[in-house]
Amino acid sequence: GALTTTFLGHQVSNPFLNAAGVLCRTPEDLLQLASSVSGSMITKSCTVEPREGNPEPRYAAAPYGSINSMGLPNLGFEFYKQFAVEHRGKLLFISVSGMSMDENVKMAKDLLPVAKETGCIMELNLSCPNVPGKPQVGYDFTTMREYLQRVSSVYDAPFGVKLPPYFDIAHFDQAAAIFNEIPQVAFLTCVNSLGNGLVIDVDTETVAIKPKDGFGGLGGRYILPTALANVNAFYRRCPTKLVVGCGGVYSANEAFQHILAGASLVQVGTALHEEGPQIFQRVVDEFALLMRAKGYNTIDDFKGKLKTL
Ligand SMILES: C=Cc1c(C(=O)O)[nH]c(=O)[nH]c1=O
Repeated sequence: GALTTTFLGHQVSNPFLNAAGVLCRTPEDLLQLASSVSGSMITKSCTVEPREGNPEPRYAAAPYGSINSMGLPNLGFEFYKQFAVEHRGKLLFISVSGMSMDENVKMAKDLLPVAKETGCIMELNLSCPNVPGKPQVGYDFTTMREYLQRVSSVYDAPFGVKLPPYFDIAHFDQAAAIFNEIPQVAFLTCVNSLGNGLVIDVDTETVAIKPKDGFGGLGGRYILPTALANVNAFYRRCPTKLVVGCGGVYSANEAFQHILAGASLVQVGTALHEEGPQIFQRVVDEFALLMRAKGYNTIDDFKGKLKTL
């Protein structure tokens, strides 16, 4: 169909998938994704040991999106690795978010044979904003370079990096320079939630979520322009890498913006959490109409073709 595209040699029926963390932690979640219309899917960021995560409420819908401080709840690396071994069908990404460099290296080393065997793809998450006491690696360029050098020295297959949003041109330049040094980094997923926002309820005069005094990562309509800027900044700076867009996608309209900005695949987070997996059928149908209305036959007809003035 018109939405068919390829990603690192894998053909997908459409460019849409879930954002890591949304509807992908449990076997039931993963079954819903696998049986949805999404072209591919990604698992909840995992750590070696299973984690309960932060106290609830730890996710809240907000006027223009969502706020979360989940705290990396997950069933543990072995569960997601086994899921990858048994999974058949759509392209599968495995999100890895260890609590230390050693933990990421261990998981990458263990995942490699499964990636080679099954074709699943690792997305290394360097941007979790919600583990108290753990600063985001994505905002520490020295540490990020070391993580990527260590992981790429044990993982000789293409992998991606899930990035926080950057807000300074110098930071786009510095981060891109690191990625361009590491050939195994095949794609960049821009962006993770905007870290440490605060949503306040005027009636109750209270924050929306329990962990971290209400501080959490923002998603949804709040973050679309920032997500688009990060997609385009790295699309321009890393011509040998692919970019996956994430942030503010509710319909074909925002997905089209991400692809114009340079995204090869488009992840859906907040809107998926709010609407459920049937969102993928809606967005696919809308996207086909949008492409037809504009006279495009394939994604490559307009990917990265954003015009400047
Ligand atoms: C992996 C932890 C993450 C979480 C979390 O589990 O709190 N929330 C996000 O918005 N992004 C993350 O990367």
